[in-house]
Amino acid sequence: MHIPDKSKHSSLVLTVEGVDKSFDGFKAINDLNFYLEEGELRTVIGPNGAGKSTFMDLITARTKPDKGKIVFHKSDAENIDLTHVREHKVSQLGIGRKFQNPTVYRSHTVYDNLKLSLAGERGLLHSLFYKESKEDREKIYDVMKTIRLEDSADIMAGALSHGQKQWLEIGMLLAQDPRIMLVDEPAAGMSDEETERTGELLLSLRGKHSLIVIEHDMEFVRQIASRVTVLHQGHVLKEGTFEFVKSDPQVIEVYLGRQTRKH
Ligand SMILES: Nc1ncnc2c1ncn2[C@@H]1O[C@H](COP(=O)(O)OP(=O)(O)OP(=O)(O)O)[C@@H](O)[C@H]1O
Repeated sequence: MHIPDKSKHSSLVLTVEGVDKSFDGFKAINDLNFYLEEGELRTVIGPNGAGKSTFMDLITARTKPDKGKIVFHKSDAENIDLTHVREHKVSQLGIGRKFQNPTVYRSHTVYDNLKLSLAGERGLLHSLFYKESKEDREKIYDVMKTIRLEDSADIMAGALSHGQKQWLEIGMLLAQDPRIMLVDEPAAGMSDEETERTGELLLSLRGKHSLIVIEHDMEFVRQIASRVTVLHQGHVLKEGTFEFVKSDPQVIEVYLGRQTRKH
């Protein structure tokens, strides 16, 4: 396998190069090139059907590409070709994904949800009954603080607001110390205040984690974005600062000009 020359991009954590993926002859991903720096928060936008979810599926090995490479730069010496790794192994490598709809355990407390995530592979039953160490407890409280649910440790997850459930699920990812976090439309269905808090949360994770956030809500993108990738027909149409992509005629033509409402 050809490994990208990291001396040119000394702090890359993920390289996606020349990736194609077709479904029944339809090219959902078409010669996709994408580079993520360590600690970066990248926002990915694009019209419906642009290939955003498929892109996430490819990184997490849920879907295998027809061609191209997807490399996780675990360390200078360890570059892992994710196209040859199984999905559950990808998450063990430290690449975590949060889907659009929260999937917390509704009849368990906030604390126990985080405890379950911390336990990871140990299995649900074992995880519920295992006695967490002092370090585990500190970790759980750290995460609760980060997601601003430290006062809700004993609340059943099912009783949380939609926004709080989303934060808890982000916390459940954090409990597993991911190097790369993939976050799918975190602000969907949130109030303006929750949306802003979510932005603050994601911004606070920059540096400690590398994040790819798919989002439609342009106000939210404005809040969190330093670098934005615009996907269109499975390919990177434009990439740059929020101001750059927002005023790009092609981006306006294929995406922004067609946006009539907040999704
Ligand atoms: N498993 C599949 N089988 C067939 N076609 C698929 C499959 N997954 C995705 N596609 C097609 O690939 C294209 C890209 O879909 P994808 O869901 O990745 O786009 P998206 O940018 O995430 O869209 P949205 O914003 O609507 O979620 C779409 O035309 C979709 O219908």
